[in-house]
Amino acid sequence: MNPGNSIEIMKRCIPFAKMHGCGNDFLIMDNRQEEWEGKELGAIARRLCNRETALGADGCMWVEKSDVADFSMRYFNADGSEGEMCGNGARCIARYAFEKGIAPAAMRFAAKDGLYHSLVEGRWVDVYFPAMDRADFFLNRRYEAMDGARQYHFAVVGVPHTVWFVADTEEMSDEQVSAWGKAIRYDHSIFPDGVNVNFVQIADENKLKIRTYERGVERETLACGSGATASAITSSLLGLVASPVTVLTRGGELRVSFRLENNLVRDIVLGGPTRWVASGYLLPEMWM
Ligand SMILES: N[C@H](CCC[C@H](N)C(=O)O)C(=O)O
Repeated sequence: MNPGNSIEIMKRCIPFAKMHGCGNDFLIMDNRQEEWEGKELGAIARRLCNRETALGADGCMWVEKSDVADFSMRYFNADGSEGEMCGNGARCIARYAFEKGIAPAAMRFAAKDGLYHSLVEGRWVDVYFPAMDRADFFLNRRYEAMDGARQYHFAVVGVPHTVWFVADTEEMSDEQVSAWGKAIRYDHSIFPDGVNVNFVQIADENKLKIRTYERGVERETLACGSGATASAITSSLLGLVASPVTVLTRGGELRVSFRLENNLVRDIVLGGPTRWVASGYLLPEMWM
């Protein structure tokens, strides 16, 4: 291909959108026509997410056809690993699907781990998680660290999460979040699949402050939606907060609501703002 021939190049370009939810940012591509069929999506995500040599993002998502929902969402972390679900990613892809005419404002989409609902109201997007059992939350676990024992809580809310209460999230240095996050995330004796690490401060009875080290991005991100959800429900099961819970992330405010009913955690909703940053075209050399 002659690089000077822009028409030839344009024919082979693929559109993308860049969006973020509270600073957790994503590249979104449409694969309903299967243009991406046969391509190594993990390797492509890894390349595109590089903030120095490509567009940069915490993850990449592809909208795919679904027989059971308005569309299906495939999510890949910045390191190329495929995640079952991503809360902020889901909020962004729902708005993308609505604005592109792929789904109505009240929609249903399939993630790797099951069906989700979403409601788009302008920039604000809610994602409805499937009900969970109280027993899905493993509370008050003991972790033997080199400098003594610590308590943590574990739950799979879309993806695996641990919750660690701290007195003040702002007092933690970036190095601490990263070093503790990494040590826990890679402790395969306890978390064979790896885990996301949420450091959580109870701000008041309806408010948490949170910092998250994300598996697959392998650093602290500005916000993690499923982490905020896991942390809010965990805090409520421990009697520390009540729904609705405002979760202050480094990149903005998320809202988590749910209902505790007998053994169930129902009507789990993660809401927050989204931003459409850019739309454009990927050049073929980004995936060839
Ligand atoms: N940022 C995401 C979580 C991505 C999942 C990923 N870190 C994994 O564990 O595979 C969220 O808003 O829920």
